Amino acid sequence: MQTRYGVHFDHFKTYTTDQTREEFLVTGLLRAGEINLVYSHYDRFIFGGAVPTTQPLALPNDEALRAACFLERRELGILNLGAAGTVGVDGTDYHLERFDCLYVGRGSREVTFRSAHPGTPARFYLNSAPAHCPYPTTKFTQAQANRVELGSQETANERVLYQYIHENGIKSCQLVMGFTELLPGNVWNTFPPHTHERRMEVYLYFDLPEDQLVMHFMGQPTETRHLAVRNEEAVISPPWSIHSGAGTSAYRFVWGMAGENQAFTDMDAAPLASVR
Ligand SMILES: O=C[C@H](O)[C@@H](O)CC(=O)C(=O)O
Ligand SMILES: [Zn+2]
Repeated sequence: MQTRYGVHFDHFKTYTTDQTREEFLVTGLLRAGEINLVYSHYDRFIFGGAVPTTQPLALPNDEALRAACFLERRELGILNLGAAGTVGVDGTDYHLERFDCLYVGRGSREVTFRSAHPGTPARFYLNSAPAHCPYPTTKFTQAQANRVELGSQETANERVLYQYIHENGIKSCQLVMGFTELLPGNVWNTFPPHTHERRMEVYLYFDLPEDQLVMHFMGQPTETRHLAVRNEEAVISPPWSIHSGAGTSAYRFVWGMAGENQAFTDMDAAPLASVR
């Protein structure tokens, strides 16, 4: 498990492209036959990928957690971005098709990942946050997710959000999780941009053609920087940062948050007149 520490916005102003990528960009999470995890010190959020092929993969109890098991003090959200697969939780199997989501509550001891067909594996994307109590392990299909339509074709930001783990969906302690899909011909996500001082957020861009990229914008609204992001790469957003991108094609991205509250609408829109 990699570790990423926090950065102050005054220090961030001095960052080069390489420093910005080293601290905030995460690559190689979804590799065939591997589980890869990153521990961010923003809200102690762990995110990663599990792509089982011929062998099942088990959620490791990383030494850095000093825990009896990974979920001793944590909760976990899993979104399947690939073909069908199964997540086993303490002996119970949950079958996850593409875009099914499983929430696993605190205290679950064994979590395993399997693909239905090793040649076309499941691609499980994982988000985890510290949890103060157990909520029931729960699966939602895409049809059960809350659908939110935002933006318009005229401003190239027409998109649909699917909210799975949130205040009015799957119950959790901290975790808020779902994904956003741009309609064909639209390229801008999360525009106009916002910050949420009470929560950090991680984006994982996916379904972006391999030869295309997303220019992801971060930083305080008056001091923006950008990252060139490829398919299945993630960006960590500190609570002081906007997190918005424009792609060279349409794409999807998973968003996951944790922090002081779970109120999706507790965000401060960056007034466009002030963005620099
Ligand atoms: O705090 C909320 C997150 O940034 C995303 O859900 C926003 C998003 O998917 C979008 O506007 O496209
Ligand atoms: Zn946000």
